[in-house]
Amino acid sequence: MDVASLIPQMDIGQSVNIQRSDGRIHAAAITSVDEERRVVSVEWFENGETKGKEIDLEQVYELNRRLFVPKSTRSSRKTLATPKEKVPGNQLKAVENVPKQPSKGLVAPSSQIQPPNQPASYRLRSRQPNSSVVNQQPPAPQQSSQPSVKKQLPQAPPPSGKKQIPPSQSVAAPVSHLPPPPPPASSDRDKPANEPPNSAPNNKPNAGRKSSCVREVERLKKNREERRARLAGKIAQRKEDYDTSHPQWEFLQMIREYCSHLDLRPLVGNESVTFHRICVCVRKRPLNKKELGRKEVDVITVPDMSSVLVHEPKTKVDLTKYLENQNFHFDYSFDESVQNDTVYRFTAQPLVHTIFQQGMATCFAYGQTGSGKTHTMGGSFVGKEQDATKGVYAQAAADVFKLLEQPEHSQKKLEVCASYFEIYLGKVFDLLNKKSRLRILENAQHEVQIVGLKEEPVYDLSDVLRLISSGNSCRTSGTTSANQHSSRSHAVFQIILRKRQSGKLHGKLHGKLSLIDLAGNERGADTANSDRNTRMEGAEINRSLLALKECIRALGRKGAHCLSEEAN
Ligand SMILES: Nc1ncnc2c1ncn2[C@@H]1O[C@H](COP(=O)(O)OP(=O)(O)OP(=O)(O)O)[C@@H](O)[C@H]1O
Repeated sequence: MDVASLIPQMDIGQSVNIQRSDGRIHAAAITSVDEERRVVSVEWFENGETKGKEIDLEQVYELNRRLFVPKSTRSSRKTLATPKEKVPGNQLKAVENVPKQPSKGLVAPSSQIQPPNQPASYRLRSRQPNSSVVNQQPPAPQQSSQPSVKKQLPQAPPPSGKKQIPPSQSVAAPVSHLPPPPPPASSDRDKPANEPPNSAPNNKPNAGRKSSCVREVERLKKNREERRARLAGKIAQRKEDYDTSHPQWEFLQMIREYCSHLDLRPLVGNESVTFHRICVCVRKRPLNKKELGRKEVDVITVPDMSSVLVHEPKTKVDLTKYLENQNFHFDYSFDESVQNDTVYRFTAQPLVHTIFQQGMATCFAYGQTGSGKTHTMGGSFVGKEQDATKGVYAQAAADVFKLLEQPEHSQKKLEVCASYFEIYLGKVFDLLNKKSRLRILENAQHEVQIVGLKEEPVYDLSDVLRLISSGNSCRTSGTTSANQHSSRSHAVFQIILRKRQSGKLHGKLHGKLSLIDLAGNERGADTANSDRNTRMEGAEINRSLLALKECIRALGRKGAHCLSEEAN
């Protein structure tokens, strides 16, 4: 249907369906109607802000056909109201001439032109000449309650020189053909009854309708300003929450906001341990004093017991800051609050059972220099002193002695030995024998042997702690930019179970647990300011760690257990 042949019936504030440029269709409120340009302005609220646009009447018609009536309706009304159209001022004049007519009486006839209790709205048709407005307007409900006025109209003396309108030709007749009147707007409802309506002839109605339009726009503007003020308040509050002098406070805020939407359920320690043939875990350490002093940002979140989130701060070319969040999965993930004993329970403890079943098990601590491998394997540091009882070595040894006493193992006549050696710059040194150099050879069965490695028999935990302490004291250490006391060698602590054989120093091998604290892999930056020797160590460490990949593959075939540590 041609829209030109239709009359739109629209109010300011009325909801209409609109279609967005991306195809979405949703409701919006009419804020103005430009009859000449045949466009309608609409506003809607989206993502915390008010948006708006202008739409052609044709487009409005496509989605809101119910708001358009055919012109034929209009013309029929027009026809019926023609007499009034011819003499727009007559009725008022007639009313004015009614003697003792209360002011309320003025409302009745004028309401036939524009009901005073019309919504605070602009009607497209309202820009028609006053005469046609009369014809198109539905009567206000109170019109029917004003019969006396209507009856009096013909009795009023006709104005001189002008034809009197017969009562039968008043607006009453076409009313039944018009659409029902819109609900009255509260602003007009609240008006006192004797207030002159916005229906005075000539420019008064336009001024009244225009002001309602302006009122609506002002209301929207006020809402918008309030919203902006609230938003500004929130930003100010955020700036208070975060130390804005912090160079990275925006990233800190982004990370905190991102995490506030996560359902954080990190491992607490009472979860059950499941068996993995190869188990890869990650442990996050807290920021150290140096990092806190440099105001570094903690970019790692451990959301649950098997994954780690890395928040990578990024900056676009237009200097907008944003976060790239990446999720990594592991068999177990430990956050900075988790202690060594929990890490041990989920990683190395299951391996202790393996060696009693004649297995060979290995547990590696792998990670960047300063990430906490020695802290985990050897024990936590109190100042410069290491508490070996809290490390994986000692906890595994303690469990071995416990299991030895259990009936199913006590019958096996097993003895426990320990060895401790380091691999430094490709050479092997015995940490339990004054750091003597050892050779690695292959025997006739193609088994790699460390020739001359000292195996000390141990009978309780204190024996083991003594060995660990003496071995640590001669392990090669140095300094990197990331760790003041950096281990520069791979340390291997072995707990060996052998069958006791009379007359032999070492009985037949039953099982072996190798606990390895690898040297930390290093970036060039970690050793850039170091001497030549430290840089050579770094290169060798990295080279050997690459070779480790092959070892892990080989061990994977036998059943290895790998503990991975991730740098913060
Ligand atoms: N989970 C943790 N909780 C508290 N402090 C930790 C933790 N992990 C590591 N640290 C501290 O971080 C520092 C470096 O740890 P550690 O020496 O174990 O690192 P590393 O990985 O062995 O480094 P490198 O490869 O250079 O030897 C130590 O002071 C240690 O106490």
